Amino acid sequence: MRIDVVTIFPDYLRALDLSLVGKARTSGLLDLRVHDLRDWTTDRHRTVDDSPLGGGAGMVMRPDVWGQALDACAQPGAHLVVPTPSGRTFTQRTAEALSGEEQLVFACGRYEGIDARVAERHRAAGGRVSELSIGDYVLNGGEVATMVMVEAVARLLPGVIGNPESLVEESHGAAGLLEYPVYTRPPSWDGYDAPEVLLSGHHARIARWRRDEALRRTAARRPDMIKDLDAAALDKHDRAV
Ligand SMILES: COC(=O)c1ccnc(N)c1
Repeated sequence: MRIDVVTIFPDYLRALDLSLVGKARTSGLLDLRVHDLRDWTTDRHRTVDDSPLGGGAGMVMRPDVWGQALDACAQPGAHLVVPTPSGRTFTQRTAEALSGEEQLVFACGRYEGIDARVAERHRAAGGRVSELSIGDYVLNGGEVATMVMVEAVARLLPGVIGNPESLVEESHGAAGLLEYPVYTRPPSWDGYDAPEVLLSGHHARIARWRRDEALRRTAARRPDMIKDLDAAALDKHDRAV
C-alpha cells in the first residue's frame, strides 16, 4: 500500500518513522511518503492560505496550491482522506476498509480548513474522498489525526503485525467487544493476585472467563456496542453474564 501525506508541517509526521509503521516502511509493506505543501506554492512567501469568501474569522487553505499538490501525489483511483472535526467518525471498520486501498492521500488541513472545491474536484475526477473525524474535539491541524489513522490502517496490512490472531480479540475487533483485562507475571504482586482461572491451564475455562470479562466491560463502558452485536453471536451463557 502507498500512503501520501501532504502537510505544512512534515516534521510532525516523523513519529511514523518509528516502531510498527517504521518497520512496515523499511520492510516495503508500506510505501509512506510525506510532502511539504509549500513545495507547490509559487510566490516568494510560499503562501498556502487566504481569507474566507463570505467573510468570517481565520484563513482558508487555497485550492490552487492543494490542487497542484494532489495532482502531483495522487495516482488514478487514489482515496483522498481529509481529517476534519466535521467528518464522519473514523472507526475500526473505517480502518479495515481503508487498509484495502491501493493508495491513500491524507490532506492535512490547518487554519479554518481546505477550500471545499479540492475534495469536490477529486470526486468529480472519479476519486473517492473521505472526510473523517477521530472524535468529537478540535485540533489545530490534521497531522495528529493523520498519524492516528495511518497507524490504525498500517497495523492491519498483512505481515505488519506478527500474530494476526491478536487482531481478532482486541477491542473493536471481529468479536465486536472491548478486550478483556490482561495480566502477566508475577501471579501475585504487591498484595494483588491475578485471577486464579488464568493460572489453571484449563483453556476452555480461560476462554470463557475472557469472554465474560469482555462482555461485562463492554456492557459497562460501551453499551452502544452491545446493541450492535449480532444476536446470534451471543450464546446462552453470554446472555446470562
Ligand atoms: C484540523 O483537524 C481537526 O481538528 C480534526 C481532525 C480529525 N478529527 C478531529 N476530531 C479533529
